[in-house]
Amino acid sequence: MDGCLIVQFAHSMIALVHPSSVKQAILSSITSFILALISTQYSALTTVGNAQDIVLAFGIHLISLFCSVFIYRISPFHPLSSFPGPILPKITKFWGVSQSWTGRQHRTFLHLHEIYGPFVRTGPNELSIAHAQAVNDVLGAGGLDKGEWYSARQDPNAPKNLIVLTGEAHANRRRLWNRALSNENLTAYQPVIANRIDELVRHLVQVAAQSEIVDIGQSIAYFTFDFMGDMAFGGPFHMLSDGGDKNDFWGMLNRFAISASVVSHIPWAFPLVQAIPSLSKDLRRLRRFGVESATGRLQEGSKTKDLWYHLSDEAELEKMRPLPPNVVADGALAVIAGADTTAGALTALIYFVLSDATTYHKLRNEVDTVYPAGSDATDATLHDRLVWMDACINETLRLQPPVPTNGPRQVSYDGHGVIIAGRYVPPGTQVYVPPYAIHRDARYFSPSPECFLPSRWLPHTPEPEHPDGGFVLDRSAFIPFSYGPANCVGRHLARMEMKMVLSVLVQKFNLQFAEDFDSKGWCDTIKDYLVTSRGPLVVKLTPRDGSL
Ligand code: HEM
Repeated sequence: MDGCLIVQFAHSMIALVHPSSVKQAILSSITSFILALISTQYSALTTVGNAQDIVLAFGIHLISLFCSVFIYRISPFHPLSSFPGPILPKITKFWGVSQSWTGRQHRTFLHLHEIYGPFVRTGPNELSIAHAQAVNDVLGAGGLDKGEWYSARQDPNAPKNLIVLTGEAHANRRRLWNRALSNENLTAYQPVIANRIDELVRHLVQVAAQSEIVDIGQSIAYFTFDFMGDMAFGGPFHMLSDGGDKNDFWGMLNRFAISASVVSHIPWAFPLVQAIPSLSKDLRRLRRFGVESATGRLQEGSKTKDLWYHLSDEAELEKMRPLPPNVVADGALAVIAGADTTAGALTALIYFVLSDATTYHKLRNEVDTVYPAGSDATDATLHDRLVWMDACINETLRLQPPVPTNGPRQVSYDGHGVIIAGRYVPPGTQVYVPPYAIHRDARYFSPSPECFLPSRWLPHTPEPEHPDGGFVLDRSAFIPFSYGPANCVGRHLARMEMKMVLSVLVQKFNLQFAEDFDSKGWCDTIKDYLVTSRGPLVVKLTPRDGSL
């Protein structure tokens, strides 16, 4: 027994020099423990009375192993020891798990940056860097690649979609997406959006006819999902026409978003998550849903040049057409990446506009000028004239970015590390550049970075005392759509969609918060599961005179 303990304790001490991975340490310790038992304790194993000692020895071994790893992580020998941060995240990734599980990661990161400054150690091998220079250093061309955090989200039984690809494979697939969502092709999607907006208006009129009270956030989510169904699979998910998420599609995606956020921190837990029956059922249903939608789309053929048309390269512009399973994966990604993000942005936009009477009236005047009653408010050719709306959209994306923390990039294990925003970051480090925290930094948006001031996006005289609001001091710190070669390929579509929807809503309806709606507390209902989830946004909706 004593010999065994000494062997195990010595092994644990060796773990002190292990850089990071508890999983590898445990695996290697189990192996060495078995070897130690075989070599030194073989005879003891044959005696039943020693079983307790063996378990005890292994228990002590594990405890000493964990302690040694934890001590190492907070010791000055750890490569990230010079970066400040609270002690718990330095010790264990389970801190990150708890942040993601509760959806408060974006707010916690902001809080930590307010305390510790632009560099915060948010995990044993993880940094969050809220610095404009980091945007280019990390996300720009020549920056860092996506790493373990992204591979952990990838279902091993499914082909990879664009968001998890890196390097040349990403660049090749991204060419198809760029073509699909180029300004030239966006024009082709306007009638599809307009049709779906007609349905949204009918849905709102129907719901409002019953009580005048509507959860506008929910209706907008039905709209964005139906529209992305049109785009990706040639038909809607019928959420608007059904008046609900009858197939539980949105529900499934929400549950998947939470478990994926958690698993991204601890990739080794993916098999465990898959073993949870309800989650694995969701995953299977999502996969089946993608395949069925795609099969339907393939059988019907192309009626319009939608997203699928471009992603499957029906025009045969590439040397090799993409394989159908890859197109299915990208079609599903379009829905995941394009629906809830746009819904989150539009819902927050309506919230901010209704929160301030002056903002709302300015917007209404602008819409009434550009789209007088009876005119077609879905005409995107007039979008350049919606200057105030554009400023409101930017300010919304700044204060409540639909992807508030985004996924981290990873410094390659090969090589000597990199310099980010003037500081050396060692190999293997996961690096966040969190939009929510950067967007609220007074070095870049000042004064009052926490206030909704659309006028900061308008050209005005550079006087800090400007009565109308603040300034954008560094535009490169504005990253709601990320930055660089893997930035949001759908950003122009999203902006166009938002302007079309808001123009129609403002032209046709009077909007105000419902009487008993807690408008002050609404922002606190926003949770960060990579993409935000939001509580109900309950508004009173009445048709404007002669508008319908
Ligand atoms: C307001 C709405 C939107 C916001 C705020 C948004 C934000 C983002 C962000 C932050 C990323 C980077 C994610 C990462 O680094 O992991 C991203 C990527 C992406 N987005 Fe969007 N997005 C929006 C709408 C859309 C729409 C409408 C589409 C259309 C299909 C779309 C498709 C994509 C795709 C395919 C990627 C992956 C790009 C790549 O890896 O190369 N997004 N989006």
